Amino acid sequence: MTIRVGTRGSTLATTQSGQVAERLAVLTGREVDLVRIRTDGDVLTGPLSQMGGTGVFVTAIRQALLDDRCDVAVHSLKDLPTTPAPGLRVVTPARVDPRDALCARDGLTLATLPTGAKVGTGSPRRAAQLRLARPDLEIVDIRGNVDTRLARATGPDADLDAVVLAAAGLARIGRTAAVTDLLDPTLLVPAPGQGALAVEVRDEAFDDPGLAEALGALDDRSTRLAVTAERALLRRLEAGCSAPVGAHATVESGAHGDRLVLRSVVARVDGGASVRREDETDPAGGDDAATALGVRVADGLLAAGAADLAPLRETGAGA
Ligand SMILES: NCc1[nH]cc(CCC(=O)O)c1CC(=O)O
Repeated sequence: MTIRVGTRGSTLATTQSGQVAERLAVLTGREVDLVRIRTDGDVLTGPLSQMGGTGVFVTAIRQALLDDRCDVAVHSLKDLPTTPAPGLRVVTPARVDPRDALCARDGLTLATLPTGAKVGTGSPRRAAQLRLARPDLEIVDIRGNVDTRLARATGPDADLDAVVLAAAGLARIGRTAAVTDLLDPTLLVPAPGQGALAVEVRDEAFDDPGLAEALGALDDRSTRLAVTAERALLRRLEAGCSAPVGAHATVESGAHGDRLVLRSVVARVDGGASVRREDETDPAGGDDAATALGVRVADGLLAAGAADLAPLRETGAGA
């Protein structure tokens, strides 16, 4: 039976949905179709911070899954609300580069941007951490799709010195050449889930042996543990994806075996203050240990006053 993969219309969405569709076609030997789903997020304009909630890009696609208009949905994991959707399950393919990328004119880097340089981002998390690293920069609120934002710094009508975008999004649409500095993830801590995809299906997908096997092959254990910890942290903070919260987990191997390490930051958007916490667990503990790690690190942030630094619950689509 044909597998229908639902996707938004943007270049980024169709590219990443197409990649998952191709893998599912190979893994199942079945025909796979892309189905275009329209969402509010593509239609709205205005500052990102005024857009309606974390799930603005996701709700319409989830509804299409539940209505049986598609069988598989592909999201950027960082855009997926941390509240589980009843009746749906998420599979996490191997994450690509989770870092934020500076795309500047003339090959400039975060260290070499001139004093007072204008840097565009629509993300409170990036704005706060850029100001922490470089208080002299002028941070400009921008939005639009990846190409529109890149043009602000690199196009013929550029009005900014640089923009910051997710390396993963640039790679997926073939624009890696625009990157002039991949930002150290301990300096600019990525958004929870950044660089990872969420492949979402109805629970019943696992009753179909061929599809269940393919979904199992698509799922990457280290990615799942990492994003589980990052998202548990976000959920514990009751923070939306537009909150100035960075969380990045990695599975690191050492002489004493593997460690799941979670690093996090909550920063005041003006860059005037921040709190950082990090902790680790044994990845052999699986999803439950990863969740407990996220909760523990979030509690450490809250104990250090994170909720006083930033409006964690603020709604809006962010990065
Ligand atoms: N904020 C929007 C968004 N959601 C997912 C990505 C692509 C990167 C990813 O999948 O993590 C982007 C673009 C960006 O943040 O630059």
